[in-house]
Amino acid sequence: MNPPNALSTPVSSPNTPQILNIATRKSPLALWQAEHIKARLLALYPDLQVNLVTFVTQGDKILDTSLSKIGGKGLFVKELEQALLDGRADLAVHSMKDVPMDLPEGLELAVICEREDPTDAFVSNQYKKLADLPIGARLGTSSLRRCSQLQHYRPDLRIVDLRGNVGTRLSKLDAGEYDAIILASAGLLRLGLGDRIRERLDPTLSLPAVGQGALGLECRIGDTRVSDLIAPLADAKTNSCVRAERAFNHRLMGGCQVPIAGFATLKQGEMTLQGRVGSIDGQELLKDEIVGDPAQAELLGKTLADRLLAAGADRLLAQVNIFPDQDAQLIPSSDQHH
Ligand SMILES: NCc1[nH]cc(CCC(=O)O)c1CC(=O)O
Repeated sequence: MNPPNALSTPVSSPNTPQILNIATRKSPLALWQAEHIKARLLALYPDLQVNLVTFVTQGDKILDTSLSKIGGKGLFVKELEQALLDGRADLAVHSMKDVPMDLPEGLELAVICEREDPTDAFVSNQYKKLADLPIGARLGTSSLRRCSQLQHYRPDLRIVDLRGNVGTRLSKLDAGEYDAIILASAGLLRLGLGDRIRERLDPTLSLPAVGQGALGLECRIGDTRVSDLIAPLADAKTNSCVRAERAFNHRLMGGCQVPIAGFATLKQGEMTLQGRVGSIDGQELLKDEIVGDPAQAELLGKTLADRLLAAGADRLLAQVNIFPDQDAQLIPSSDQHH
């Protein structure tokens, strides 16, 4: 029964079930995403044995401090990447929004899946849309990108810090701590909470974060067993859009938490990449866009970033980064601002 190569590749033998260990965070959204990828893989390979290996990351533990202060987005993925590097897991499922621009040596984002709704969602128990918020209303978000754009649109709003996983954030809204909050539509939809979305914010008002709404699958470079298994889950269009967005972000900053938005779309074979860099108070908001060939996605991203840097983004980003302790300066609480 055994093929001639059974000894050199025992794991591929028809008699041994193939095992794939997926590293995931324990938050309900992360678990949903990992289960989703598991289900898609099982639909392709009914005999595959897929295990979820859960981790609590630094980012999950630290909820009361600004993430920018403690090292930014990498905190949600480091433990998962360590598990890939030392073989405790074969695959990590990420929200692309949370994946830093530079991956550790030896790992790659082999697959980017089809994007879910990329917009930001306005969520409130009292108000049907953002424009209905009264003067001075308390709006919850801890994203500098959302803060900058929303304050630009409505300088009167009081942006109040909001942390925790999606369920925690909704509970804080329901407890009356905020008049409204902003969350990613994708996370709410995945968790079956789409009915909490009052308004999907138009990208002209709140341009999404780089990678928002897309899932990325990370594995070891050269692990062709895993990259072959997951290859059918890739979405070429989302892949080129997210590559453009990440090249844009990479050229501007790297992976830290900064008021940068980047969003690419495809229409009739052409890519449009929109980018924004703002000041946290929203007083300044630089906007630009570039149209071109999706085959040149990374060049488009880099070119748009260079244009924004020339227009003053370098100065705005420097303001964000000069504080060694960003926390106090960067997460405006209601009292600091008004
Ligand atoms: N920063 C946390 C995070 N990372 C990814 C999502 C949502 C899902 C996605 O963008 O794919 C969220 C929650 C949110 O921003 O409301």
